[in-house]
Amino acid sequence: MERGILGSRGAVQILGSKTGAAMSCGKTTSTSFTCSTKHELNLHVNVKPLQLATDGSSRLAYKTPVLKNQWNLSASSSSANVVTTFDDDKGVPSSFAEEKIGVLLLNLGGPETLDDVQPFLFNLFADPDIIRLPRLFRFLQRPLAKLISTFRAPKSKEGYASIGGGSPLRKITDEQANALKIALEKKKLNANIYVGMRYWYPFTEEAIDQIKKDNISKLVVLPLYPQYSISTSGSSIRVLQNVVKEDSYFSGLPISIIESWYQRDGYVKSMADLIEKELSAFSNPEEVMIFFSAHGVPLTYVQDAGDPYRDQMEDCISLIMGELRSRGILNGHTLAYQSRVGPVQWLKPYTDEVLVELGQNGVKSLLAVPVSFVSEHIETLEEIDMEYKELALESGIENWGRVPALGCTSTFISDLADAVVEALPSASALGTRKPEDTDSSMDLMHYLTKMFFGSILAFILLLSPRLVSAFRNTML
Ligand SMILES: C=CC1=C(C)c2cc3[nH]c(cc4nc(cc5[nH]c(cc1n2)c(C)c5CCC(=O)O)C(CCC(=O)O)=C4C)c(C)c3C=C
Ligand SMILES: [Fe+2]
Repeated sequence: MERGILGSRGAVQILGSKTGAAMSCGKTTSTSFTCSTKHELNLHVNVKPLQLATDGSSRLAYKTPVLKNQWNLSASSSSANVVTTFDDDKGVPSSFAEEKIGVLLLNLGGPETLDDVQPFLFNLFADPDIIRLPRLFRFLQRPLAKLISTFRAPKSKEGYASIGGGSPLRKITDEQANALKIALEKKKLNANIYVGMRYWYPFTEEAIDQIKKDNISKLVVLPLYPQYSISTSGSSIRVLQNVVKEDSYFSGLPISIIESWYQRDGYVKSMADLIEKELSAFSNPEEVMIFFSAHGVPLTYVQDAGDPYRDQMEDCISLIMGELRSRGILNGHTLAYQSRVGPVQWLKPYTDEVLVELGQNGVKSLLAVPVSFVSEHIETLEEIDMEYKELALESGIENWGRVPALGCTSTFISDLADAVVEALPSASALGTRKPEDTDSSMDLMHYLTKMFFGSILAFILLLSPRLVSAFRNTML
């Protein structure tokens, strides 16, 4: 699998959640990383202040050094005066009984048929958080997306064909939405659940329209990615931000955004349950290498753009391993990154290379654990179950297992419901943001320079046959 260029984006208004116990776990094999207490001490997640308020004030999101992994919001909000009382031991504030609560689940989306593959890829590569062009060349975003999606479509189609002709993401996300609604009802919270996909139906914009039609009075936004990345949760949240700054209903709507939730006890324990269960299917469970395979991002996201994804991923693995160790499960473990695209460097180590290395180093039993996503999708069903399994077996690994994605696991869904309930009291109006983009004030010289360099780039990219064939080779 492949990936493209990159981008950066300031993060948004955030609501964090519980903390996890810190732990350390030692080096287990040549490729294992040593877990540390980093998540306890080193909270350098990059969050830019979000300027949204019309009254001239700005609202800052920051992490407090006292409460680990807890995001706080400064500044006032339209909901700041809401008094919340707790009416039962489930912790659902009684003040929400009169509210019309909405929960917006954000996800990536996937093509439902093979004919959808190229337009889906176009939407993905047209996202400035996926292919981040310098401002000067931004007008090339869509032509470039057309080019890349056209070159990549045949390979992607093969992958989707091998998993039944389309992505299962919409069906699974709808099931998760239904399960979440029921779990919230059990916690005495009646909420409308909306699904908003970034690159395919039902699009985030459609969900946002429906939220407005339903006249929701408080909204919790829950990206279905445990860890935050500019390229996933960040990109979807940006769509929402763009609506908020243009629309008076949304700019006054109290909103809570749960930016990442990998550190929640319920998620960590649910993952540990799945791993424990799959380990017990091996004839010698204690010999099995637990192999966490996370979706990668280009290295520059983390190094230059401040994406907290890698830190959160390492933190997440150390929490899951800590939970397993507390249950007496002392297996070795490894983290590697899969699904890279294009010619740039991605987060390392790469899954395929580590699998070969482990096989050569004599590891005989391996349990693959997909860790960056909570549904089955092309990269679990095709890349891990087919490509990586074959590679592992060829490299000397004899016993292969794979942990299923969390899907609708009840402990997990119940924890997501808790996260929603906990997020509600912090919902606040985001207001309207001053436009960040200064394109409108661009003068004639700037415009001409842009066109000049843009035309040269377009010429090089589109007209040089040798470059086109080099490009095709890196995309396939
Ligand atoms: C945490 C999860 C994900 C990150 C981070 C991520 C970054 C990222 N992805 C691409 C390019 C592609 N992704 C594709 C599919 C895809 N990606 C994710 C998740 C993350 N992506 C999922 C769940 C899926 C599968 C959806 C499905 O239909 O099942 C694809 C299309 C498939 C393919 O052709 O490989 C591309 C392309 C980039 C460039 C990127 C970071 C910059
Ligand atoms: Fe992806």
